Amino acid sequence: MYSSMSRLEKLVAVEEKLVELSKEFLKEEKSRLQSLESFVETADRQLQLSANKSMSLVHHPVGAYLMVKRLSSDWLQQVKSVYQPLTDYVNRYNSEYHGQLPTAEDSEWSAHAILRLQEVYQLDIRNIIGGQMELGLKTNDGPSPTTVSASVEENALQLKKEDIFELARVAYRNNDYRNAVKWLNESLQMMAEDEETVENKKDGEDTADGSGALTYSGNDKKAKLKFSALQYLGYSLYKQGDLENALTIYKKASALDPKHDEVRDSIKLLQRKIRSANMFGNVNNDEHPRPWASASNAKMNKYMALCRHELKPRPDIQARLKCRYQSSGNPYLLLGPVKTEVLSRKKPEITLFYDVITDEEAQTIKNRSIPKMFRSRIGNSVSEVESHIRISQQAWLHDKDDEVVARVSRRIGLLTGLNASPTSTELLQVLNYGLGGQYEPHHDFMDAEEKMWGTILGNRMATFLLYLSDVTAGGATVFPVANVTVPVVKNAGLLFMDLLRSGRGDENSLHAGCPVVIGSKWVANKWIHEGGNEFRRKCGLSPDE
Ligand SMILES: O=C(O)CCC(=O)C(=O)O
Ligand SMILES: [Fe+2]
Repeated sequence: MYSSMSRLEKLVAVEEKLVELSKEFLKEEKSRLQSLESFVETADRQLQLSANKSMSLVHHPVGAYLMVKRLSSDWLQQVKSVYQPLTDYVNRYNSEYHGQLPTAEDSEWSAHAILRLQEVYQLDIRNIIGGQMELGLKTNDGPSPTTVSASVEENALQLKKEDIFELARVAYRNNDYRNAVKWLNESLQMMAEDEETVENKKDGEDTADGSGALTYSGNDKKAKLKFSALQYLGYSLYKQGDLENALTIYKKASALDPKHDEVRDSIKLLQRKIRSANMFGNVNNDEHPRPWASASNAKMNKYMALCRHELKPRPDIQARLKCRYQSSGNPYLLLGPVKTEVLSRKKPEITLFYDVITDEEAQTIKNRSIPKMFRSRIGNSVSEVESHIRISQQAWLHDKDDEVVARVSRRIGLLTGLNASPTSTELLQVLNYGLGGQYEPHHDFMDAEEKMWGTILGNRMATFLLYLSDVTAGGATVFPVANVTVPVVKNAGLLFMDLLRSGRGDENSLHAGCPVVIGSKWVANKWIHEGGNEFRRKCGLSPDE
């Protein structure tokens, strides 16, 4: 068969091709294995954090974000065709527990949580990137700031530049240009630092093996990323009304790709606008609404400042505040008076009762709720929506669900001096806040036309909010009109009046649950209604009383 040399010579080319293809395959396979290896190492290292009793991976927003992102997309990409048992496992998991693995939407919600935490607590973006959520929270009792920090093992929870760009893109996609600008700037800054490192490496070492140098395709990808970042930034600045800076950024983008029509058009448009629009004056970032917030900027600013413990009640209100052991003339409470702190005496009356439940009772209530939890929605029953305003899961517990629930209801009756029996109250509403979970400023009372209460008569008159957990940072309950910040104190109960004595809703009862920075916040609401309490809290004679 191979009697002729010329046929044998052809075979050399065949084998050469096989070697060439195999080399390519090996190179690709090696780099794929390397990427899987570093991916697995990172995940493994982060999972170790959960073994540490003091903080679980998912109680840290960056940790939770990274894990949700990995499970919603990265793992699926990594395991594709790499190793059959992994693919089988993921497929089986997805079909057997359908809906349990996070989705792309979950990943986007987690990104929002990080953006919101940064904004509300004015966290240093570089600290977030490093996984260090330092909070310089001022306490209520002095000027010295106490720093709450949740530092984790060095470098364990770092955000990579792709993550930063993704966060910026989430903000951008949701018209949150204020945050988009911040995160895009950070993203570009990191890209620049990266370029510098590569430049230095190039200068210093022989990169013939390709280890230090960028491959052409790598370079190309980076240039594209930088171009998109500049484009997004230019547009975000433009939407914020910062025309001059938008123009500078678009010019930088144009330098990278001079033929890009859209960018060239944007430059022309901006130049025209700048010529004719000096009337815009200075840009005030604070005039732009926050698309994630329901309330006006002024209200949101107040809410956020209270979450940061930056505001105090008016001095005249503060002077009248008291701490005492309360027995309310009640024989049960005389035996064991409850440590009570009055946080506001009037409009609304706000009182914090310490140690009103035990750790075991709190645990029982949580355990009973877990199987009943569903995502909290807001609005009326016809058009309820999931929203950024209230990010939590909730369950309703009946007094009959557990002796503990009934016992706690009775205790609330004793502490408040109000009728807290099932005919005068709603079921116990248990809430567990999710990543960055919050409840924006709202009233608990309902407008007359808003809701019918079934057999419970009258409006919500008082809220008794039980804290079933501690949190490491964030999550305070705040009252933006009364200027009160109540930190989460496990086993304490917060009582405030929702209605004036006249029966009108008290606008000053406006309150909110601040975003949780680190930890898992559990609370339970007991709403006490007017019906059955006519003689316990008497009507006032004037509508404003
Ligand atoms: O979680 C909080 O601190 C407040 C909760 C609240 O206001 C509510 O559920 O109505
Ligand atoms: Fe509320």
